[in-house]
Amino acid sequence: MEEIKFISADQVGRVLTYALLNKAVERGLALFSQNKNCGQEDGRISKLDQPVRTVVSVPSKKASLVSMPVYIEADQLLVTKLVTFFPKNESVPKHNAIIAVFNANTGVPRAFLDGETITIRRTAAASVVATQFLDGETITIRRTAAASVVATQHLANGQPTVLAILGSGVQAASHYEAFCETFGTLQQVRVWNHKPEGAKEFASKDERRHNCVACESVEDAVRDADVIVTVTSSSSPIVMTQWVKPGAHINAVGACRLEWAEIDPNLMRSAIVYVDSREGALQESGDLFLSKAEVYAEIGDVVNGTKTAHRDKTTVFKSLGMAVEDAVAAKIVLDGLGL
Ligand SMILES: NC(=O)c1ccc[n+]([C@@H]2O[C@H](COP(=O)([O-])OP(=O)(O)OC[C@H]3O[C@@H](n4cnc5c(N)ncnc54)[C@H](O)[C@@H]3O)[C@@H](O)[C@H]2O)c1
Ligand SMILES: O=C(O)[C@@H]1CCCCN1
Repeated sequence: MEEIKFISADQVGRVLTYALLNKAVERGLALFSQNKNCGQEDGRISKLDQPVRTVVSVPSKKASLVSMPVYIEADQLLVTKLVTFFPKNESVPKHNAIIAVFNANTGVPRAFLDGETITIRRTAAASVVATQFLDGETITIRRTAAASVVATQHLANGQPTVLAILGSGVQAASHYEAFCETFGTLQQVRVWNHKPEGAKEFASKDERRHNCVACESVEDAVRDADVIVTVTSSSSPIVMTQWVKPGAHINAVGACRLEWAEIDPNLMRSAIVYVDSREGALQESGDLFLSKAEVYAEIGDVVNGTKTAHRDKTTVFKSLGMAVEDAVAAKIVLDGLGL
């Protein structure tokens, strides 16, 4: 029996760099859209199988358990993530995730990528688990920022100098890090939070955030910004059309439920809207459902060159997260650790 290896969030963090992740997520998004458009109805064997994820509700907590499987033939990856979203959690994270990686030839479990909360508890269960543990939360946190980076690389109008981040939680921090690392042209990052102390704390967290300014209103944060990232738990729109510079690019990352929205419906209807998965977005995005805005393309179609990047127009990338992003991130970790 193989020796049990426990791999901490720290180890995942060291191996899963944005330099590797941005490229891998870009390729994953492209493979996803390419595979769909090359016609499984012609009798061809599917090269990438990612069904729309299932969402199980826990109504008493307004919470959900999301199941996200994927098979990627090109990488011999057979992976599933299970992620919970408990928006009312205070003392433990709102998102918790585990990722299981199976051998794509035999179906035998290869690795089990563990979230932080479970890392604490797994010690007791170690004797019965003969797989490896990695950190699933760090993967969710970073691959989401990498997907926004990729969308921005393809849709922003020139090299961005001003970035606005709305929200000051976990995704705000990963987006700050990923964008500053990727876009050397950034001069200012404006942060807004619905509780002003959250934005102030974020901006002054350490000296590396010297380019970061806390803003008192969303309008102050987004005015003249080249790129906007919305990473809040808001259920109603926070970004209004008249505040946004024409030609700006917006990564709309929160609002993962049909009854939730972060973006003014008028803005959704007037912008060119890109998504990660068309089917997934139509099933889960309140920003799309409530505004009745049209989806122009998947971001993978833009990477593949089959749809236009309308860089001169105001664009929205509605991100909901996909299993293919988790799988390619898991591969970086397994390869990086020599597993
Ligand atoms: N698209 C994806 O792949 C993906 C992946 C992970 C998380 N998410 C989503 O991103 C969002 C942020 O996630 P996180 O992990 O950073 O959560 P978090 O709890 O760490 O941060 C949430 C932020 O929203 C703020 N907030 C809370 N209520 C608000 C309100 N009513 N109005 C405005 N702001 C409010 C909080 O102060 C905090 O700054 C969530 O909606 C989450 O579901 C998306
Ligand atoms: O893609 C994800 O991992 C998360 C799951 C919870 C809802 C938002 N997206």
